[in-house]
Amino acid sequence: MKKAQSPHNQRNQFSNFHFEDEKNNKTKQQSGSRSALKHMKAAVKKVFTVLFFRRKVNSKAAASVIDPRRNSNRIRGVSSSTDGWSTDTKNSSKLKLSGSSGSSTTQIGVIETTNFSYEEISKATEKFSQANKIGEGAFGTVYRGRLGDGSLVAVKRAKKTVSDKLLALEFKNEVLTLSMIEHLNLVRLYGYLEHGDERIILVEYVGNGTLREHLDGTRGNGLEIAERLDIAIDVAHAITYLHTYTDPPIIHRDIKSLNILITEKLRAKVADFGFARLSADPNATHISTQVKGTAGYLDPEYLKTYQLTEKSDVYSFGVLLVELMTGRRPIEPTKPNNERLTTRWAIQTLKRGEAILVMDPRLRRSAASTMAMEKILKLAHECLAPLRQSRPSMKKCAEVLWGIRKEFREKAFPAPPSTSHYSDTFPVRDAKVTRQQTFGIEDGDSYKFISA
Ligand SMILES: Nc1ncnc2c1ncn2[C@@H]1O[C@H](COP(=O)(O)OP(=O)(O)OP(=O)(O)O)[C@@H](O)[C@H]1O
Repeated sequence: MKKAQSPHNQRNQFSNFHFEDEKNNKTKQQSGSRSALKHMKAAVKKVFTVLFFRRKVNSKAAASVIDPRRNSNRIRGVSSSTDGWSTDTKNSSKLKLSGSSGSSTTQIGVIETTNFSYEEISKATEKFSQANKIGEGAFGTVYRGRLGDGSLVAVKRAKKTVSDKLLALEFKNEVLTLSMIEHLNLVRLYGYLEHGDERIILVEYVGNGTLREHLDGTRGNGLEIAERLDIAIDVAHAITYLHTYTDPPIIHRDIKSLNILITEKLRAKVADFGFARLSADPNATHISTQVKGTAGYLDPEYLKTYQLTEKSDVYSFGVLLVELMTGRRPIEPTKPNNERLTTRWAIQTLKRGEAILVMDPRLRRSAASTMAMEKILKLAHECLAPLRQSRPSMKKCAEVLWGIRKEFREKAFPAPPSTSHYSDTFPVRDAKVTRQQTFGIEDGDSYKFISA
């Protein structure tokens, strides 16, 4: 953890960072990078093999990669070339997905498609204008784009200076990973373009900012406990899907509040798959000399052993739960010493039986919200266990959170008298939270999915 907090090892306090082994020696760095590159290349090849195979046998999986425009699935496919990747922007012999809008079947294999052209993307973003810029990360700049048919997309454009092979692989990794997944709580891939020095990914536009912005109060009206609980459940569903229901399982590796996008209805979608690792290996453990993730969210056991498993995402999810309950960032350099590491401060306070002291001051206090907050912190404590074997699976986390939500609702909304409208015991903000939102009816799909 020490290294994770060192300014030398970080681009900025909360940015993604890469660092090498203990001695940080240059030769080792180079061989480490080469080895990491080899690992990633191997992973990309494996993914391609799996992807190609899956698409052949499972037309439903292939159909998950779609164009937002209804009448055509205009997406660039993954080439069957030797490196498993296409750099051709023309409509040539690539593995392409063909949507069949009027039919339930999807043709798989080398089939016709029309790709997003650079001109099309440039037009959608008004030549990548500042006015359309919605975010910036280590990978590049994100723009809002409006396609010819009026649909909105988020356009992730890699930095031009990204000549680094590892970052180029990050791009490919994100596209390949996204092309394998379809879940209500994960941003959806619409297309990509790689041409010359341009690398662009088009994904589903999620228009209500990041979870971090909501917790900071720079977006929205502040999140109530019921909304935070729904968001935690959405994220748990998304990661459970990645760990349990994709083949091979996917480890996100960068779960953090900045990568949780919020919808207009205050539900969550997990984004940013640049670091995701596909665990094609059935043992699901990987040793790499290069640790990836974000300071404050990184699994200490992964930092120590370089062994990556799904439980590293569980650890980061634990940090996220603490963030949701306290409103604080994982590292708070301006706070007194004992409060700088938010998870340590929150868990120690919880153990003293004073969890209420770490509750986000923006949250309204009630018996129901205090109970929910304490139980969520207890779950966070389990997720943050130093040994990964002691951490629950993401599926278990989702189940625990459902239980907490059920109990919370029962406490906040005791059986209503026959004539009553709302219970007065729960401080619902009348204008903002409708009964439907509070009860999280929207997550019906993912609930069914998990419980199926
Ligand atoms: N699908 C989207 N819809 C709306 N806004 C988005 C979307 N994707 C990203 N953004 C905005 O752009 C910002 C940066 O995006 P993202 O984290 O994907 O980029 P990155 O370069 O991969 O970042 P990182 O430094 O975390 O690797 C997000 O924090 C968010 O504000």
